[in-house]
Amino acid sequence: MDALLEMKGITKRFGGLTAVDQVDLIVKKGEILGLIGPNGAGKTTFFNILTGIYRPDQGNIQFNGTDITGFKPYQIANQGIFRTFQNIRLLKDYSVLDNIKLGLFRQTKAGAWSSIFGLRRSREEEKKVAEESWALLERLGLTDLANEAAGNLSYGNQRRVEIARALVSHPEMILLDEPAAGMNSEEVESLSALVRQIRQQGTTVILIEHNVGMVVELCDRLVVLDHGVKIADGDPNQVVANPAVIEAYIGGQEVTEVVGD
Ligand SMILES: Nc1ncnc2c1ncn2[C@@H]1O[C@H](COP(=O)(O)OP(=O)(O)OP(=O)(O)O)[C@@H](O)[C@H]1O
Repeated sequence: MDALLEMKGITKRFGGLTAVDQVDLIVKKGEILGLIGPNGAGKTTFFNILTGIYRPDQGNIQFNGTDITGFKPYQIANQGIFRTFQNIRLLKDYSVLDNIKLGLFRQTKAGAWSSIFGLRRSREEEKKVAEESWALLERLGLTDLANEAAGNLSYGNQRRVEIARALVSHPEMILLDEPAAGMNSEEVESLSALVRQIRQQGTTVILIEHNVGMVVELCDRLVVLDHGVKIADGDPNQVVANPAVIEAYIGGQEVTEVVGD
C-alpha cells in the first residue's frame, strides 16, 4: 500500500503546553488506523491540525503528494479529507436527508444553505445532490429514516448520519472522532461493520476511540499519544500489551479502558 498521508515533526503548543509534540505519522491508502491515548493526550488537537482548524507550530503534512501544511479547512476538504466531531453536529430539526445533503455543499455551486433551502441552485445540481444522498442512505440502511428529523433518531443512528454526511463527498480519507462514544455493544458492532464497508469502498479511515476493545478488533494499526508524544505505533494487540502504553493509561487511572470491553 502507498503512503496517502505523511506527517512529519508535527508540533502544536497552547501557551506553555505542548499539546502535540514532534509527532510523525504515515498512513497508507486503505488503512484503518486507530489513534488512542488517555484524556488530554492530544488526539483531537491532532485531528484539528490535520483538518486545518489549527496550523502546526512545526512540521509538515503531505497528502496524496500535495503539501497541505497550513491549508484552510475548506482547502483540506477539497483534498478529500472529511471528519466527524466528538459532539454530534447535526441540524436536529432538519430531516436526515437534508443533513446528508449538507455534506455535498462543496461540490455544488449553490452552497450549503441553498442546498437545504432550495435557493438559486440548478436543476442538475439538485438532482445530483438528491441522487447521491439517497444512494448513501441506501448503503447505510437509513432509507426508512430519510424524512425523520435528525434529532428524533437514536444516538447510534445520529452517529451514522454524521458519518454519512462526511461520506457523501466520496472522501479519500475520513477522520472519526470518538464515533462509538455512548453507543451500546450492538451499535458498536454495527459501527465497526460500517467502518469496514467504508474502507472497502476505497476510503482510508483514522479514528480516535476510547473503546480499546473495538479498535483492537477493527484497526489495522494503532498509534498511541500520551502528553502529545507518540509512544507506540504498530500492530493493535502488540500496542495494547506494550508496558509504556499500559503505564500511560494507568498513570491517568484509565486502566479499565485497557482491560475492559
Ligand atoms: N484551544 C486550546 N487552548 C488551550 N489548550 C488546549 C486547546 N485545545 C486543547 N488544549 C489542551 O491540549 C491538550 C490536548 O487536548 P486534546 O483535546 O487534543 O486531547 P485529547 O487526547 O483529544 O483528549 P480527550 O480524549 O479527553 O478528548 C489538553 O491538555 C487540552 O487541555
